[in-house]
Amino acid sequence: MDLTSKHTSPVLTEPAPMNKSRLGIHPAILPYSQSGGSFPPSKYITIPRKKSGKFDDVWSNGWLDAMKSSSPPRKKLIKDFDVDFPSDDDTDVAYSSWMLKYPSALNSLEQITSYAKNKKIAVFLDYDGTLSPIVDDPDCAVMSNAMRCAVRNVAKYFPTAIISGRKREKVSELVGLTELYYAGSHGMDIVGPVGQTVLNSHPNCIGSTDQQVFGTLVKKTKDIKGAKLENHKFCAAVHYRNVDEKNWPTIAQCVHDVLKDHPRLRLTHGRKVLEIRPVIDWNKGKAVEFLLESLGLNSSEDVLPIFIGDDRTDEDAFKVLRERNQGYGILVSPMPKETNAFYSLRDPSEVMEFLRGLVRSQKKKVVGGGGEEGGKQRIG
Ligand SMILES: O=P(O)(O)OC[C@H]1O[C@H](O[C@H]2O[C@H](CO)[C@@H](O)[C@H](O)[C@H]2O)[C@H](O)[C@@H](O)[C@@H]1O
Repeated sequence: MDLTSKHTSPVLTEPAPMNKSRLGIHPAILPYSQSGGSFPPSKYITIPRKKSGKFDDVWSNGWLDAMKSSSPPRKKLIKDFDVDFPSDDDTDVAYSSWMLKYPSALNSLEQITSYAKNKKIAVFLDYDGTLSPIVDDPDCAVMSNAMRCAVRNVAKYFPTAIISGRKREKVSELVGLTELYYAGSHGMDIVGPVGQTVLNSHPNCIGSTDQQVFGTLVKKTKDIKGAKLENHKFCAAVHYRNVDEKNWPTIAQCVHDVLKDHPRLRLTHGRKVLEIRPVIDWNKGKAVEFLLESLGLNSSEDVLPIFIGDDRTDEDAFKVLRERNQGYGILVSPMPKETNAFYSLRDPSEVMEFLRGLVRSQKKKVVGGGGEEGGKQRIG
């Protein structure tokens, strides 16, 4: 993990593998300003603050509230608190009314594909919670063969990229398809499919890997039962999904202490995970813009980018699409959530159906002579 670099750019520490073309890193790196990814605590639960003094830092900076609302609330997690959890009926009503604002992408497939009629679709997919269901152990988050097949078919017709918080090599191993673009570490590390032209390479790439911050995190959290750390090379993940909730302040405080000593690092919240990354203006949204530009898909009239994701870090990409007034963000969520997305899907199985639908409609277009010269839409 390279977290302490003095370089002001997301960095590449290794040469691109021979069979991969590295797309590189966007040079426009600005001091980070907090945008997207920051949400008010869940409207469903308010957990009473425990007065301790010891963890004032993480209470006052809102980390603990964010941690408690970082994944759909489960009854078992809040049974100890005096909260009024909505009944299943209430939840259905709330979801239905939320869907008036964020309609189902599945039900809107015809509308989406007809809007895309004379446009090139580009598909951007998050991994965890989008292509694979959320599970307790990050190492067991495997993608089904059916989903793999759906993604493979999508990539036959549309330029397709996976944009993940995970280490790029890890997510590409989990997906296992060589024909895709992969952006790991929240877009800080990008490669193209086998044989694809190298589009860019940032001159400030550095060749060292700094293990110090990760080592400190490991040391500080080693006695917290259930804590799990992942080194994503350009960022790090501290999981608390399997940590007893009474120890969440402790784990938050450990991370807080490390960040205090490293002002060039910042925190973002994912689903029961604290993510530590460099203070640079780079996120999944920037990665989408970078890929669109690199692939010659920047024209807003001709290109329809679709980004599907479930997490707070995906909001940066949804926001970019909204601001460009181009394409659609699709939030994967089984419950109402504040979002910059345009459409919604309930879970990975609906994502798979949606991807299959996109392929079906493209096949029809090709057979019907809708303007495409064969399978895959031409890039650039
Ligand atoms: O951007 P993503 O591809 O969605 O990656 C975000 C994080 O996903 C993983 O953690 C999440 O999924 C795990 C497996 O289902 C789950 O156990 C964990 O609680 C979730 O936070 C991954 O392990 C992280 O490193 C990624 O940052």
